[in-house]
Amino acid sequence: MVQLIEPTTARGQTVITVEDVGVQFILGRRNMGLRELILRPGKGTVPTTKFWALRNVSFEVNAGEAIGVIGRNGQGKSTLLKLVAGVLIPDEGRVEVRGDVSPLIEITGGFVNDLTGRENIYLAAGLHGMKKAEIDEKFDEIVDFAEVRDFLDTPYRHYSSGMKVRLAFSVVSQLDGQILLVDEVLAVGDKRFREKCYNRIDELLSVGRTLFLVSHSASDLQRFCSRGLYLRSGELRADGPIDAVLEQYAQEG
Ligand SMILES: Nc1ncnc2c1ncn2[C@@H]1O[C@H](COP(=O)(O)OP(=O)(O)OP(=O)(O)O)[C@@H](O)[C@H]1O
Repeated sequence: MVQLIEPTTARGQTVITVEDVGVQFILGRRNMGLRELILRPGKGTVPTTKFWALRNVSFEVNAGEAIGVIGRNGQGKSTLLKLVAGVLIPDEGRVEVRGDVSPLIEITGGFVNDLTGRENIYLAAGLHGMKKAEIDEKFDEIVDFAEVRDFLDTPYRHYSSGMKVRLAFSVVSQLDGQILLVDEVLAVGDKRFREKCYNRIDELLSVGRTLFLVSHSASDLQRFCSRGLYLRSGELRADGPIDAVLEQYAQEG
């Protein structure tokens, strides 16, 4: 088994600062297709109704903390993880992240349908900053953990959704980032594989990695996280011990 690298940031040091952050989106933009854009009456005018997916959000995270992000659908959880991953820039406020981030936030993030599983491992790990020699060294472990050896030369587009998650988790969990982001994607995998991922997360936490976990499962959140962030309508409603935050969510959610 490849040795897990301990993060350079000591436990207890601040690794993430989120200060008065706001993210604004254009309403409905996500679902608007080309056809709709072309056929719209009053063409040329794109709707400009904006809304805040996150607003006035502030918190700090110390190295080694495991944080559960809680909230109903569409309340800003993924948006928050994208800010920490650096794939989204806030419209207001400041996000400061010290240390590399290993993001598992979208199953297919960094994976290309037309490439094989093997090629995708090199591509995705490379995009996350792993050198070729390092990928060569970790390749077998990535493949075995994901249990995709028989499909290494199959195009990624033919992978089942469970296989896609297995491969993505396997690659991301081999990265040396101080901060691990796991968005609901694990829910797609089967129970046995989920258990394997959970053991892996335990190992990463035990060497001092910092975890952000988005989940709708109270038991998963309680298993890993000591602290909860509860988002409602883009607002940080609660930040505290996971049990108290889950209780507040159960009452208000
Ligand atoms: N790129 C985008 N453009 C426009 N709106 C967006 C975009 N990304 C997210 N949104 C909207 O922002 C809001 C927050 O989305 P987000 O994905 O952060 O929610 P979530 O809490 O992760 O939800 P879920 O539990 O369903 O994954 C939603 O209303 C969503 O539709």
